[in-house]
Amino acid sequence: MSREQQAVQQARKAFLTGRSKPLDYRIKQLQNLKQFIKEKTTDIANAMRKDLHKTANATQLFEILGLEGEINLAVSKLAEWAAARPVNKNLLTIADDVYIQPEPLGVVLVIGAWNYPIAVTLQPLVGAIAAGNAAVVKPSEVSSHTAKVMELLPLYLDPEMYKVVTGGVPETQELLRQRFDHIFYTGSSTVGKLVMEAAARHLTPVTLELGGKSPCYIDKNCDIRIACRRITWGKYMNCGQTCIAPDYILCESNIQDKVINEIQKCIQEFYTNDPKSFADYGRIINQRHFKRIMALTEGSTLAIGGDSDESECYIAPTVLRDVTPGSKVMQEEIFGPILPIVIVNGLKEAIQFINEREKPLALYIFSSSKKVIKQMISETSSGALVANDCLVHFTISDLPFGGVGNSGTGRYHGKYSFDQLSHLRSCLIKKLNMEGVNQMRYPPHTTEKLRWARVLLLKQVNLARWRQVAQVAVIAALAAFVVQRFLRR
Ligand SMILES: NC(=O)c1ccc[n+]([C@@H]2O[C@H](COP(=O)([O-])OP(=O)(O)OC[C@H]3O[C@@H](n4cnc5c(N)ncnc54)[C@H](O)[C@@H]3O)[C@@H](O)[C@H]2O)c1
Ligand SMILES: CCCCCCC=O
Repeated sequence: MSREQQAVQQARKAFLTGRSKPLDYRIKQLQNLKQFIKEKTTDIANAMRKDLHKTANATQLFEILGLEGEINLAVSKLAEWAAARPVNKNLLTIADDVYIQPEPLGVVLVIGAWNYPIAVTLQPLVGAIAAGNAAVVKPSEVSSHTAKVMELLPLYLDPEMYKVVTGGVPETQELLRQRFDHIFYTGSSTVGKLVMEAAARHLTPVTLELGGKSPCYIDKNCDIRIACRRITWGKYMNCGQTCIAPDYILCESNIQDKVINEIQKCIQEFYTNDPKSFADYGRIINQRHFKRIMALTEGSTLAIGGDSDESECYIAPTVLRDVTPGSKVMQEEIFGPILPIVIVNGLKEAIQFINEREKPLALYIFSSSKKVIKQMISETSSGALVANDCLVHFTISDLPFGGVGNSGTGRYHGKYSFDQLSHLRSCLIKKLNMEGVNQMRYPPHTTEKLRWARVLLLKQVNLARWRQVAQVAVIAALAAFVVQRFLRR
């Protein structure tokens, strides 16, 4: 039996004991996960530095804080999320208990990516634990140092319930041959298709957190200086290796020079004149990606940057101008520090450009006009839309994070993670009395019974309204009583 098969079997055996169901068990595991990130802070920081040239503070800021927030939220809200959720009833079921009971799915496979290896691997795990599942975690082999640290997770969590399997493509493929109750995958759309195909063999549901090209439209009616500060930050953070980084800019030709000029100033301010020596400027994860990104620039006109050093996987913050839709850089997600500017003739053309392509994970618009922002919202589709900023939607646990179409399926963060990894079971508990009411549904199906069924089934019962009506009735009765007594005097 393979190591992967064993891990899944052990996790399933542990799940079937039922011990992951009580809420205090789940809370304990979540607290232990927090303990892991606390005690292993230095190991994680060192690993991130080796994998992606991230500083300890950047790791805290962009990976650990969010994870900690998600754990804290799950711990504080778990009782509420896991509780039965009463629903509206019809007149036929008015006397019954009708509610949704979230229940664990079983064994969840979490496959992580390498760019924010802690956040995109352990945040789904928070959801899996909170929802009462067992889990097999597969960190990305590409961020190998961070994967090594995640191997220590079972020292903190229930080691039978939560397994970590490391390895590369063959190991992931072997895992995908096993039967899971849910697969939560983060990575490219290409591999996402393979994951979905493997899952289909077992009819296993999937969450696919994928990528793609996230457009960024700069309206001429906007503070271009401020827009460029926020875009520069969102694009070059983690060396452009962010799933929701603005992939390319769309703007009118008469503001292109100003945009380039402002981005140039921001690059200097954020990363100095020598980003290569600057601690807070990252590196491309490996040489394969370095070569891929450098090849994307071929045939386009350089406006800023362009320096590179393969031996260090360094690519300078780069901007390309007057990029044509047919150019190489516009054919795939860049996932690196190259920012193409594509000229469009106003909002309408920008919307058309976006709609002619795959639905993006994020769509950014910079404009001072609410009307323009509203039009972009109503005439396009994307996983998320952010106006006048970049990336920050990722930090809000109450916003579902995920793609649409080619950028993914499913969502997570906060309660969405809990719901995504739960089965929302419909429950209806009827008593064995009041059989007369049911007469109407038993044969023979007469016209009179049908008339009753129409009333009882189609009439929506708004219990809150009924309560209001009852209150009004009580007040009216009281008033009548008072008036009567008054009149009698
Ligand atoms: N939506 C999100 O939350 C999110 C977050 C991070 C990254 N991403 C996207 O991920 C992509 C980058 O990640 P990546 O795909 O390079 O990461 P990756 O190469 O680390 O792959 C992700 C996972 O898939 C597995 N894998 C790779 N090839 C496989 C194969 N042939 N069969 C089975 N499993 C395989 C890997 O082992 C890894 O665990 C980008 O497109 C980015 O936008 C999305
Ligand atoms: C602000 C942190 C962004 C993390 C995005 C994860 C996907 O790559």
